[in-house]
Amino acid sequence: MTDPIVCITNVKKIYGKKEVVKNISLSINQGEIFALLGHNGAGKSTLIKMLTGLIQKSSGQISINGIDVAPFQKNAKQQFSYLPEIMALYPHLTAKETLHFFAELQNIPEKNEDEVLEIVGLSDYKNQKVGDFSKGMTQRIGFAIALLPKSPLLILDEPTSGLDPFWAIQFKKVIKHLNEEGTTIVFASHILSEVEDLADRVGIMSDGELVALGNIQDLKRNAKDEVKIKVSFKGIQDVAELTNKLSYPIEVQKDSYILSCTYDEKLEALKALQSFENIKDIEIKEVTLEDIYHEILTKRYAMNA
Ligand SMILES: Nc1ncnc2c1ncn2[C@@H]1O[C@H](COP(=O)(O)OP(=O)(O)OP(=O)(O)O)[C@@H](O)[C@H]1O
Repeated sequence: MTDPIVCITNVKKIYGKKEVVKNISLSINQGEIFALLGHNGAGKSTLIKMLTGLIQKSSGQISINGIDVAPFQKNAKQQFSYLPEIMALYPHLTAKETLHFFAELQNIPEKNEDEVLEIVGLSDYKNQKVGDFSKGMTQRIGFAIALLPKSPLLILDEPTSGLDPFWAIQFKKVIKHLNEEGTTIVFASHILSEVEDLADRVGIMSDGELVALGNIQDLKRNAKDEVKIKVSFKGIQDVAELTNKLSYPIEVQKDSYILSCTYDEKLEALKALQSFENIKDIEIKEVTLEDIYHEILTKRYAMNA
């Protein structure tokens, strides 16, 4: 078991009379990729802004590497690098000047500037003013700024928003690569396939609360009907024979049957199917993060209705 790099304990944020983050506690381990999911206004960015010390929490504790995080705490700021949801840049500076500005602020060697420009594919645009950049290019320069210090903890708020598919894939590759080299990643996202691809663990927020937390595989194991096996047969298959030999719920479709089982029953179900010599095709669909997200939030809305 690795030590947590981030500890969030009973954290709240209240704006006026509205509690937008409600008593959240969670730890993020060294070396993991942790994703925060949730609908618009769920409180993800607010939690991330408190984690980065950009805004003051109303109560609770946050520490990174054992150092308390709060606005204007230089020690805490040195522990991580942050890509905000919206980048505020000086529009009259070029890409190279922008990076140099941020590098100088943090005493970062100049060689890192060219390296990160290369990573985000902006080397050919280094002399262009960032004010003239497209949305995606602005996001890429923001990512380059976050990569400059080579921090052991990267906090990214919707890192691929505004990117075209090519650059979204490139960003994911960079994130995976950095993680393989030991960087801990915390990111918020709306893109469930991206989260499923990248994250070891997810936290799902709804109306300021953390309504689910866990390893994606465990969340899948807890979901109902984790695995659906679609089977089609050559010729006509007797339904009674099928239900006799298979002890799983079976749904009859036009030219196929859908078996529902748990993740742990999958192999057993496939073995049982082997006894049918007239199988034409088998398709397996495992529950996705999207299914889990939908199930959790639907249950929650039904509870609050
Ligand atoms: N400065 C502020 N003053 C008042 N309310 C705020 C402020 N910042 C955020 N909120 C409110 O807090 C709630 C959570 O907002 P937040 O931006 O954290 O959500 P989010 O999950 O990041 O949403 P999105 O996915 O749309 O970015 C929203 O109801 C928002 O209106």
